[in-house]
Amino acid sequence: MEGGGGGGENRARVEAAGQVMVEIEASKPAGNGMVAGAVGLSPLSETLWKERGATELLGDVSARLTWKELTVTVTVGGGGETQTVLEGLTGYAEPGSLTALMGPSGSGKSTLLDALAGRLAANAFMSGTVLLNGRKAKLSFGTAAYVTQDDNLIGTLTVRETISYSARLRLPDKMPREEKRALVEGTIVEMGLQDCADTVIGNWHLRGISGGEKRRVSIALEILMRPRLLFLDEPTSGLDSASAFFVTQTLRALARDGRTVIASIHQPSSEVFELFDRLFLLSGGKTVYFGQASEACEFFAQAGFPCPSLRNPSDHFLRCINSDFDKVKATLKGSIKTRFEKSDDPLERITTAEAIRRLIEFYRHSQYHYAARQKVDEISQVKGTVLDSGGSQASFCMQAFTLTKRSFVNMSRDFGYYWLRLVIYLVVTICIGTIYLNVGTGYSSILARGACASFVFGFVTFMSIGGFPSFVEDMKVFQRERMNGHYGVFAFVISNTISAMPFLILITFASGTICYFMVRLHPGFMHYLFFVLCLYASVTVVESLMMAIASVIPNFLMGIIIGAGIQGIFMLVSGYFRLPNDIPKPFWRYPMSYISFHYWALQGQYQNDLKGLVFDNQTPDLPKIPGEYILENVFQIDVNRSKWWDLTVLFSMIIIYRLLFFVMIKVSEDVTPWIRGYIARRRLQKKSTIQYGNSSIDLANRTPSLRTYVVETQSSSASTR
Ligand SMILES: Nc1ncnc2c1ncn2[C@@H]1O[C@H](COP(=O)(O)OP(=O)(O)OP(=O)(O)O)[C@@H](O)[C@H]1O
Repeated sequence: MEGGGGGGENRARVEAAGQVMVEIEASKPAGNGMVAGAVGLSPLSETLWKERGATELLGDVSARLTWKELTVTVTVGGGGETQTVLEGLTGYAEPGSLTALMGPSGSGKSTLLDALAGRLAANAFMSGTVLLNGRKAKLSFGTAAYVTQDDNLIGTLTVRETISYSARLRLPDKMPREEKRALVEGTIVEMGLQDCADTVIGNWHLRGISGGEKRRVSIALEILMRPRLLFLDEPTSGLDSASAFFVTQTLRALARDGRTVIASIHQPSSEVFELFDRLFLLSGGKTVYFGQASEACEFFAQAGFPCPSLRNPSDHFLRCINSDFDKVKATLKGSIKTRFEKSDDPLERITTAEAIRRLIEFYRHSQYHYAARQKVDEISQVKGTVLDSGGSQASFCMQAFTLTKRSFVNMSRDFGYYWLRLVIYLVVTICIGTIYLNVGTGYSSILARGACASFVFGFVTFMSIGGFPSFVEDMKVFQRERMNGHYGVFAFVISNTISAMPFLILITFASGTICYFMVRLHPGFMHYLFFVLCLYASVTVVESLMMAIASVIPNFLMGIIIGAGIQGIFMLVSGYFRLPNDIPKPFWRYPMSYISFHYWALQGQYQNDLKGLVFDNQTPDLPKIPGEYILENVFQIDVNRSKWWDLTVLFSMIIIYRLLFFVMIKVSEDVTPWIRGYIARRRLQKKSTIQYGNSSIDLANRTPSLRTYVVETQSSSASTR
């Protein structure tokens, strides 16, 4: 089963991809226990993790990550033009170390993290090798944790609830509640969130915690499980300098406990900078420096750009490698020429573009580059432990139960999720009730009943589309959690279905009852029950359809347009706007009208309402018309088919759409990356074939270096951006 055995699931996934899984050596965390607890981690959670033994939950394994000649190319625009975002990067990250990625805005920090974590965008192609413990590995779905730039959190939950639910979703079922609670409280203290622990995160209608606090909640969610390999994209953005220092200190303490931590960072203070072990400096996607953070100043001095004594080293590095403002600098230079001429700062005598060129060139021929390459070769030759998902340790039942509860709490607190829809449904059905009030059995009521049913099952169910923005928010949270291996897809689909059920029953039974009794549809309890059940099934089908759309189209405007379009087509072939026998046979009648849930809902409701009633004729002297006659001759409905059969089809559609939802998520997780990998390989093959006069030379078959130029595929379609 999904989720519970998160590890097994992931292992199976990698094995299926044809990767060799031989455990050669269990590498020991280099810095295990070195300075743990000395800085950062709160004594509470640190003690707990020590008592329980972090290895009991994660296994005695460490993560050595290497990347060699890593190049990322993206396609831009529709014309197939490409842009190289990262160019031949080589580096490594070892257990016990905190590596900082620095560089100007747009230098490729996030892309490097995405590439290492296997989460590149759909239009990005990666070449080069990324090895974890000397092996190719899939780092998404829990093998590595990744705190992305966006804080996708559930707005209606408090900070404490958010972290508690996350703990229950991932910690083993057998771990006592008090220990789970202590771990949650410890993590809250570590991230300095104790003052806002009971404040809601906030959403469009709820003012919640600040942006910096949200950032810290996102980090708390990932450090909760003490991941072996942790990526963080700008963890200190939006934080004040003191918070930035303490957060970085916590990350360093985590690293010192044998974990591997890589974080991109903007503008660290000198105190924060001192906490980094290794520094990867990027400019325009190229390596400016990779080595010990403490040796970076010396590197810049050797390259001819010494850091002035009173300047923060990181500020100096970034000033040297940010060429975005060269034009502004040139203009200033013209206006205050004398000052520049007198200055002994080399940056004021040359352009930054020139400084970057010199630095990159200097690095390429320096001992730092040589040492890095040597170390990468050394580390990547050691085949260490195969790391499977360190995501969830909870059972499938625990995951499904916790997700259902969390989703239910969210739905009940979010006014826009169901409450607003309930109000609109009640208002609209009261309008229907007053317009068709006590419709009766007169001659004109025949068409009125048809129109009423068609409006209820067409437009009223259509209004369920209003929940789409909430689904999109749910999907964003799901994608973040799923990529970090918090739970399985099946647990999510089940919980989402169950948690929505009470609200949908409330909405459809309340509005259905108003409509049924005001219009005075066919009397009798079973007729009433059929009507509300039919409404419930139709609304649930729309919800399931919209959820399936949300799983592939994360933009709510596009999703609503597509959902509305699909429903519009379904309505057209429902048998009301065009009678069933008149619908053009190929395609529209078969299969489209049978795929349309409106068709089954209307067929069932027409029978439910008209069968057994007798209607007045056009004039009183003509005989009365039985409902069966109208069904067959006016609405063209097969009266021999039971209305309960129509209802069964509707309920089956709910299951089909939910399965579709599940399949779509799985396809985007497993099949799409494979297809993209195949396309990337093809492109690289094409690129490596050189046209020479009339003949072509296949470099991939001739040149050993190109033959070993392994094309890695980005492992996930779910972009974090
Ligand atoms: N999928 C993509 N499609 C098109 N362009 C992309 C893609 N990914 C990255 N880029 C481009 O690559 C460059 C580097 O982007 P990236 O987000 O990695 O920079 P960054 O260093 O993280 O920037 P910041 O610090 O501002 O977040 C940018 O110019 C960006 O527009």
